[in-house]
Amino acid sequence: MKTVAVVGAGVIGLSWARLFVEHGLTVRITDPRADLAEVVPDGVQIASTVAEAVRDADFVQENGPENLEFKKTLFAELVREAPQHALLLSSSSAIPSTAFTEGIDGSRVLIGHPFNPPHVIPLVEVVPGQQTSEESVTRAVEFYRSLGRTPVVERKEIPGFVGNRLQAALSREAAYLVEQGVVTPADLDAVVTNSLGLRWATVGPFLGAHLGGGPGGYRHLATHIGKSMRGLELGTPSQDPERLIEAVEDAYGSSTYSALAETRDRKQLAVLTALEEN
Ligand SMILES: NC(=O)c1ccc[n+]([C@@H]2O[C@H](COP(=O)([O-])OP(=O)(O)OC[C@H]3O[C@@H](n4cnc5c(N)ncnc54)[C@H](O)[C@@H]3O)[C@@H](O)[C@H]2O)c1
Ligand SMILES: O=C(O)[C@@H](O)[C@@H](O)[C@H](O)[C@@H](O)CO
Repeated sequence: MKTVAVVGAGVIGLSWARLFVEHGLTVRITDPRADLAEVVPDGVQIASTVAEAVRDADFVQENGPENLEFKKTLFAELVREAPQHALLLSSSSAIPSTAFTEGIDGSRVLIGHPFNPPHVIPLVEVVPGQQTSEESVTRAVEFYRSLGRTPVVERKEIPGFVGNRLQAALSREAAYLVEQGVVTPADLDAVVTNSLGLRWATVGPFLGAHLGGGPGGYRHLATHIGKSMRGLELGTPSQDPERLIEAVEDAYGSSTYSALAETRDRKQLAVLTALEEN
């Protein structure tokens, strides 16, 4: 039975731990949070230190703060303390692993970036750093596939990788539209879930555009509609997000995190089931 260490038991680490234990792995988790014992999923073993968590790990999934200095310090410790064969994977949302492996052996270090929650959302962006060995990339893909995930290997490092750069582009405009009073957060979400979200769960942006061009395909769309789309001047949200935060809290603050998360998981699992059956 393979052993995986989960370093960081926040939003993402706890979701990874749930997925790992559901797939029969031995899971050790470590985090300085005082309530760790109350939040870990059943079957997960608590380790009091990083060294204890990784001591006999085959895989380490790091989910600490999104902070370069933190990840530099932690990955130096992981390279020292984890077994020489252990794969050292970071959930980082935007920091390529080359940035936090300078001066250490980064051959076993790479990004395994999930989308929240990884126990439901299948994508894992596998992004090797400049030192990452091809064997490590292969092992990472096999590891995530063994968990029923969909790893996509991205061969060029860029901050934010692919998914978050796309999400950032849409989120910027979403914030701008709410700040300008065009829509409320709930109505913006309704626009997305009743159109783009549904479309992109079945056909991605390029196939969707290709189909939007009708028999003429993407070429027709690009020439027929593309000019007006390319002419759109997208907005820039304000640097102070306070009003937006308050608007989102007004929209969703009356429901508990667990209730919202349970509804999200139920609906997303139903979509995944429907996609698998069609
Ligand atoms: N939240 C998301 O939607 C999401 C999605 C994908 C990836 N990520 C990435 O995953 C990582 C974690 O994000 P999160 O949202 O779970 O953050 P979080 O703030 O919920 O959790 C971070 C955890 O790290 C713990 N921590 C701090 N110092 C530590 C240490 N020395 N050792 C062990 N644990 C320590 C904190 O106590 C906290 O519980 C980040 O790199 C983030 O970019 C987040
Ligand atoms: O949406 C996600 O789960 C991921 O893209 C995260 O990495 C990211 O941090 C988001 O939560 C926020 O952009």
